[in-house]
Amino acid sequence: MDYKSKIRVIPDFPTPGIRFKDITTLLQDKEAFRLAIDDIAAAFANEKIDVVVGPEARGFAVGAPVAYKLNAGFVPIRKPGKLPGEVLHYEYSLEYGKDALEVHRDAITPGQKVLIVDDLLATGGTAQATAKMVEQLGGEVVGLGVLIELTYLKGREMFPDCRIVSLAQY
Ligand SMILES: O=P(O)(O)OC[C@H]1O[C@H](OP(=O)(O)OP(=O)(O)O)[C@H](O)[C@@H]1O
Ligand SMILES: Nc1ncnc2[nH]cnc12
Repeated sequence: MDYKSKIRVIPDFPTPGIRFKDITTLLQDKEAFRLAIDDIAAAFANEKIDVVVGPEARGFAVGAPVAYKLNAGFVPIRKPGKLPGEVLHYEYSLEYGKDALEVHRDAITPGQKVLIVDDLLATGGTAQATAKMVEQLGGEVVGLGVLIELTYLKGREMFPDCRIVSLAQY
């Protein structure tokens, strides 16, 4: 599958100079969506993943179906103030701006094998914050699966010991 042909690039969104990779065009295409989920899941099928962790909001659209395919649980990583239980809070940087993420403290059991799934790896700040939270809860991050990797932002360099699978590179 030529995934790049399914991803719409919108210049100057949300701020001037950003070339926004819009995955809605891939998600709405039933064949591309199914193949993308299957490809990410297949890359980690031998890892005995217990839990897929996905950051809000686009990480839900990719992470939850990958978890289903891997027969794993799904843990949402949310922006502050959204999760009702006791949370772990973590601040991080984006390609544009800053943000913070939270996860339920009881979402991961020590020793669980965790796969992080998101739509896009840019600076790696989101994925790194997610990995740090997983590790603080005792989980073992065994990989990172994304639809899109912005290679020029070198997010991959933040994960020297982690297998990263991306379906489309820019
Ligand atoms: O590698 P990074 O530089 O951290 O950037 C990648 C993150 O940025 C986007 O999320 P965003 O925070 O825009 O949230 P959204 O999914 O709710 O739109 C994207 O979905 C990734 O989670
Ligand atoms: N260029 C980009 N397009 C879409 N989502 C992003 N998140 C961070 N950078 C992005």
